[in-house]
Amino acid sequence: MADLMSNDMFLAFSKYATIVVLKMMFMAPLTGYFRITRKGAFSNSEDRKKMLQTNPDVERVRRCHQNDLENIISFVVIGLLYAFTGPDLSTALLHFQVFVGSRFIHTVSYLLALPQPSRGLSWVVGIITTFSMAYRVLTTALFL
Ligand SMILES: N[C@@H](CCC(=O)N[C@@H](CS)C(=O)NCC(=O)O)C(=O)O
Repeated sequence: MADLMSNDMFLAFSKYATIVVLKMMFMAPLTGYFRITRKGAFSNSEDRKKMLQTNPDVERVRRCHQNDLENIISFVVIGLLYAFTGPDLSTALLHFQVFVGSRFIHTVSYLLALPQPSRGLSWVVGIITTFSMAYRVLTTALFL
């Protein structure tokens, strides 16, 4: 494990995976903030009985968080396997940076309701990056 963490490839993966997972985790407190500030849009009766309601802003953050879960977990799993295939460091960095950048752009586009195709394109870029890493994992494994 200590050997892995002194390897540039795994350090690069750890850095970008941590950044994008922290971004995803930030969506939870942001949802809480929107619940409180948007006239108390709580989802459980034990939170505030008289304020059980849905709010479009809260639902938007929740959908954004859900989309992160759909895409970032796949990136972390496939990106880790990809790092084990021994890719060129600059190619790997390009994959990690493009994916993380695309998810930040997706979040900003979603939360600010920017006109499409900003959100759609950022999502597609992230998906293509993950598929590209998955392709390398599968082609490397085929030759075992
Ligand atoms: N679960 C997604 C699958 C497709 C997807 O992730 N689309 C991107 C680009 S349009 C998106 O931002 N969807 C909005 C969302 O997941 O709430 C959906 O229902 O839309």
